[in-house]
Amino acid sequence: MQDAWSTYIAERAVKQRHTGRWRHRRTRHPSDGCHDFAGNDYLGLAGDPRLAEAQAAGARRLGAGGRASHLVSGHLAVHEALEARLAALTGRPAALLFSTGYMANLGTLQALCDPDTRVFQDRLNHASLLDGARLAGARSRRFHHGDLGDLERLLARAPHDGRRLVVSDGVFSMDGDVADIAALAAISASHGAWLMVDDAHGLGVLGEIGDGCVGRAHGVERVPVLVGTLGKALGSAGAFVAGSQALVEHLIQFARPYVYTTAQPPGVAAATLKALELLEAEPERRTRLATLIARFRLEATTLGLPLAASTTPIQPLVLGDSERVMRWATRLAERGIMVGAIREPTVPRGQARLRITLSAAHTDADLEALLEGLADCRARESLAGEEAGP
Ligand SMILES: Cc1ncc(COP(=O)(O)O)c(C=O)c1O
Repeated sequence: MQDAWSTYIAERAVKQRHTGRWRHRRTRHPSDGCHDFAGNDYLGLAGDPRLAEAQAAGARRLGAGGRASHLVSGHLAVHEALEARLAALTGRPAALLFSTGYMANLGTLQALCDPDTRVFQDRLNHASLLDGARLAGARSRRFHHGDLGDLERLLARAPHDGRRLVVSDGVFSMDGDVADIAALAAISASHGAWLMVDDAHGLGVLGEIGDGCVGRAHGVERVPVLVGTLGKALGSAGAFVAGSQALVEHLIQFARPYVYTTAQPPGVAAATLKALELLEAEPERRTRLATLIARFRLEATTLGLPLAASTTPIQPLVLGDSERVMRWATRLAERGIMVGAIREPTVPRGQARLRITLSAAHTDADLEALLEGLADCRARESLAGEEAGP
C-alpha cells in the first residue's frame, strides 16, 4: 500500500504530465557544438577564460567555499570591493550582494513589506518578485503588463494608509520589452509609493555604460530599490540590491534570505569583479550584440516570423499553442540549435513561445544556422498544413 506522501507525489506527477507542464532538464557541455540561443549570457562573458582565471585565483587565495554567512565570518574584502563597484556602476550610494537573484528579490520584499504594505506589481513580473510579496504577507495587486493607466487607477483607488511599493521588472524576461522607468517613477512618486525595479536582464546590456535600464539615468530618489543579477550578462553568479545606505543596512538587519545563508564563494565575487572590468574595457561586446539583434530582427521579419516588439537580446517568437512550440523546438534541436520552449504556466495560455536569446559570443554562422532552422520549421509547417497560429 502506498503511503500518503508517495500518493501525493504520484498524483502531482500525473497531473503535471496531463496538463503538458512536465519540465525536463537537458544535460550538456557548454562546448558540445550546440548553437545556444537559450541562455542569458548576453555579453559572452560566462565562457571567457579571464573570468575562470579570476575565479580560480580568488579560490586559491581565499578558499573555494563561502565558509559562513556574511554576518558571521563569511564577509570578505572581495565582497566589499564588489559591492562598491556595483554601487558605482549603478550610481547608488550602496549595494548589498546576495547569492542569487531569486534570493535578492525574496529577501528585499520580505524585509520591506508586511501585511500593512500595499504592493503593486506588473502582471508579468518575475516569479521571485511575486513570491517575495507573498512571503511578506503584503497586500498585492497586479496591474496589466506595462499599462500605466491601470497602475494609476489601482494606486488612486487603494487607501492611502501605510507604505506602498510599485514593483516592476526592468526588461521582461519572457517578452524582452523594457519597462518605462521614467513614467513608473513619476507615477510612483505622485502616489507616495517607492519604486522597486528588477533589472536582471538589463544590467550589462542597456544604458550608456551597461548600467542597465535604471542605472545612472534614474537615480536613487526616483528608483529607491534597484536589483541586478550577476549570472546573466555579467557571466558569473549572484545578485545585488542597490540603494541608499539606510536601505542596505535595513536589508542586512531584516532580509532573512541574506542573514541565514552562506556567503557567496570568494572566487565567484572575484570573477564578477573581472566581468565588471571587461564590461568597461570592451564596449565592442555591446556593439556586437546590437548588430546581431538588428540582423536577427531584419531577417526574421523577411521570413515572416512572429517577432515580438523587443529591442533587447531577448527575442521571443510567440507561436501560440504549446504543441507548436514543442514541434519547432524539437526540429531546431535536431539541427543542434537550442532555444527556450516557454509554455504555460510561465506565460499565459495561448502565448507559448520560443524564447530566443542573442549573445555577443554568437558568430555570424551561429545566427545563420538559427535563421535557416527557423525557415525550415516554417516551410515544413506549410508543407504539412500544420497549424500556423498567429
Ligand atoms: C527578472 C528576473 N529576476 C530574477 C531572476 C533570478 O535570478 P537568479 O537566476 O540569479 O536567481 C531571474 C531569472 O533567473 C529573472 O529573469
